[in-house]
Amino acid sequence: MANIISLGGLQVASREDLGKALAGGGCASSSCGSAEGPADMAPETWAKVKDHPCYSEEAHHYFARMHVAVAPACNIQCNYCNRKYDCANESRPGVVSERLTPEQAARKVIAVAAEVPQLSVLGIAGPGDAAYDWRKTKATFDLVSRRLPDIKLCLSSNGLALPDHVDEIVAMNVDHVTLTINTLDPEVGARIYPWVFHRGRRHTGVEGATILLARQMQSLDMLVARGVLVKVNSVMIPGINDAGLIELNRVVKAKGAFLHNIMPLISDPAHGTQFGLTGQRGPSAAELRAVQEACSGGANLMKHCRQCRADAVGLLGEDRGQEFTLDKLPEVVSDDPEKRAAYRDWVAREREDRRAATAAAQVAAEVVEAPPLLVAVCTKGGGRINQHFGHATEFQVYEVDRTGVRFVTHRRADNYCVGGHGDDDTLAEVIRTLDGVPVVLCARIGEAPRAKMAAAGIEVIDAYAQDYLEPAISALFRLRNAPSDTGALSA
Ligand SMILES: C[S@@+](CC[C@H](N)C(=O)[O-])C[C@H]1O[C@@H](n2cnc3c(N)ncnc32)[C@H](O)[C@@H]1O
Ligand code: SF4
Ligand code: SF4
Repeated sequence: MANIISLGGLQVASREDLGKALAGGGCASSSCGSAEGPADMAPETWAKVKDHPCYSEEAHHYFARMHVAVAPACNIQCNYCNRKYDCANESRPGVVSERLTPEQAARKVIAVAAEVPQLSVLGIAGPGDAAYDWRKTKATFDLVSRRLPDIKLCLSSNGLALPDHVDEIVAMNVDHVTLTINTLDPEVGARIYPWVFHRGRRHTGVEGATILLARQMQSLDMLVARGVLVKVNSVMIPGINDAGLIELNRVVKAKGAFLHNIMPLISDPAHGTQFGLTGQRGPSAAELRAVQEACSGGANLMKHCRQCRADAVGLLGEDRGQEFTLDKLPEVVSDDPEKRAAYRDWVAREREDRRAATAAAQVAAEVVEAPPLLVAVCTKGGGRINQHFGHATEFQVYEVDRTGVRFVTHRRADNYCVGGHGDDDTLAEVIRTLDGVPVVLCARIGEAPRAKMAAAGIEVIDAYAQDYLEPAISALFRLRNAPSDTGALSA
């Protein structure tokens, strides 16, 4: 009997077909082998990050994470955080629809793993602090690692309680930890943290911020010394901590942080946070980019963070959390590791193929003398241009020049097609979102929206449908700048 792999509503006959069905394309090369990491990364580090969607930009095209909201308690107050606010439609940190016990969380992870073969990481990012609410974090990890040993475990903390748990973290094979560090200056810290609770006492102002900073540095040192990959999150708060972020980047790199994720403050009076109520604004995209550029040469920057909810499920940028609420889970859950193994085999081959195509396109683009070009792409994963313009809820923006194709950022927009009918207001929003980006690559677009986008100065091209992102962007750059450019599109 044929080994049928079933995936949600989809049934496929082989591992190869599974990969194609998931990513909307296939591996063209028959000579694919296992993909090696980037030239500047040690093989053991690559082995840790290659399937982690947050630690590798490349991996985020293929792999999904899920957060389980088991850790509601927190030992500090940040002026930007209000965990009581709950909205199923809103995607931002600290927000959850339902809090789970460790047992419920484990049931949910097994159910998701059986349905979503892209799943590679389970993270605990609150809604409070995973290291402070340690008993629940540990119980969840113990249950999940027993049933799903191939799923990586990951946690997120403000660092205050973390030094007390480093031995257990290492013993549980947690090799990715995120520490939020917003400033190296306790005076600045006092403007972000009204209080911190440590060793049974509440500390306020500069005293509290000093204790927090010392514990954050201790956490970073201890984790790095034990070989755990550390990502440092910093929330950029204009006028408060922005001036210190470049120095913070330099220091965390010197201490061995693997990645630095400078994220924009999300602040809205409706969220009920202190900063929301005082009118503290978040940075503009240009302000964030300027700080990120000023940090080049320091710790590697994460630019593809989606600032997920504490119960997010799926590829970054999609949230399938509502498909897996407790009331929708079966009483008895069972895993299907074969699906994940099949998917990972396919990804290894697909990556190899994509890299070869990218390298070939790059050689051809090297001779093009032209200013950098920004290109937005519509993708639903797999590193390909495989999404209809009207279905895109976000655009991934790349910059291309003769030195290569680089991911710059993502820009969110409500999808244009609502129930099959284009919506002019949403199209106007998409045009605003794509400000400064002259070209969009997508799998398809209707003539009417294409004309409206063109009238706004944005060319939308579907000639590269299903192609890999980087070779397509590179080919476009070459074509637009070729002296004999006839306007015809071809790779
Ligand atoms: C909800 S926290 C949970 C983990 C842990 N308590 C911490 O703070 O690192 C996850 C991340 O979201 C960030 N965050 C929370 N509220 C935010 C906001 N309003 N704007 C931007 N980032 C925010 C935190 O700084 C942290 O990096
Ligand atoms: S440490 Fe994390 S959970 Fe606690 S208040 Fe700050 S952002 Fe919220
Ligand atoms: S919030 Fe950022 S780092 Fe955390 S899971 Fe989402 S994308 Fe990854």
